Amino acid sequence: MGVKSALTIAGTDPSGGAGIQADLKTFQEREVYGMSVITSVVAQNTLGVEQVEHLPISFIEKQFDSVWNDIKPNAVKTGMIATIDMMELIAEKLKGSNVPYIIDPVMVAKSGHSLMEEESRSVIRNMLIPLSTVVTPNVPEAEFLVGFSINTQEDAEKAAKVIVEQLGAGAVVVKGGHLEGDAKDVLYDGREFTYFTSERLNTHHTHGTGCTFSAVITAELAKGRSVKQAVKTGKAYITDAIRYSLELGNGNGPTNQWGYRLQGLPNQEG
Ligand SMILES: Nc1ncnc2c1ncn2[C@@H]1O[C@H](COP(=O)(O)OP(=O)(O)OP(=O)(O)O)[C@@H](O)[C@H]1O
Ligand SMILES: Cc1ncc(CO)c(N)n1
Repeated sequence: MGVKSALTIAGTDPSGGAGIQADLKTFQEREVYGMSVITSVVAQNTLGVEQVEHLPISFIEKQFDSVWNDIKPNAVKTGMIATIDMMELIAEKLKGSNVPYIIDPVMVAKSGHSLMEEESRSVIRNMLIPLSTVVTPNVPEAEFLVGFSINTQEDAEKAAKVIVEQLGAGAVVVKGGHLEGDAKDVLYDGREFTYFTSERLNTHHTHGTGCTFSAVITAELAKGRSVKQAVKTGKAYITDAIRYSLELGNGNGPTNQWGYRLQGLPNQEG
């Protein structure tokens, strides 16, 4: 069968906990060959974002073509894509390809800094979401996509239905990290709801949780797992990554990419 590969198209985190760096570490842990296209270079760490520099669109395209025309990935994910131009480019490149496509619709960093221009938000909804296999919004991102507020589990389910049935996503996981109580994620695939629940871990070391979670899903889809199995593995992996989070940095520390090994999550299940 040979090795499977995955491509992340996203911004960077030089402190290693989020963005491209988190994605590549996650792909490696999930035994998938990782590749990357950088959209923006971000000066950030566990305390927040200092500065963002977008790469020229023609250069993002060059990076993409370099990878795609040589090693076509078995799955592709997008994280931070800040501008309309970047979104249009990605839509053009991915349209018509049957490679599984995971969108983490990153809008604002945990520290509150915007990672997506306001005007681009409707473009991700209209141009990219219809191309997706899975979208993984947190509650504020899902609220933006559907245009109503989400306070309860019923609201999250209603939003999930809108994202699949009206916006055209293949499937959606509305993440419960921002709601009260247990951390309950809702998967809707157009047919049924599946719930993935963990206890809420009492920690502020959650830098990069969303990136890591969606990167696991990407790696699992690259290996041919079903969406449900991929999300199940993503949830198990991120829970242990938060549970055993690393005491690094002076702010919201990174998660532990080796955490799941302590629980023995099998690497080649299913
Ligand atoms: N305190 C917590 N305890 C347990 N699980 C959590 C906690 N916070 C988040 N999670 C889980 O982590 C995953 C990522 O969710 P989260 O809502 O943190 O993403 P996000 O806000 O997109 O992250 P990011 O800051 O990277 O953008 C989900 O599966 C969520 O349920
Ligand atoms: C580059 C990048 N992508 C995503 C996030 C979301 O946490 C971040 N902080 N930085």
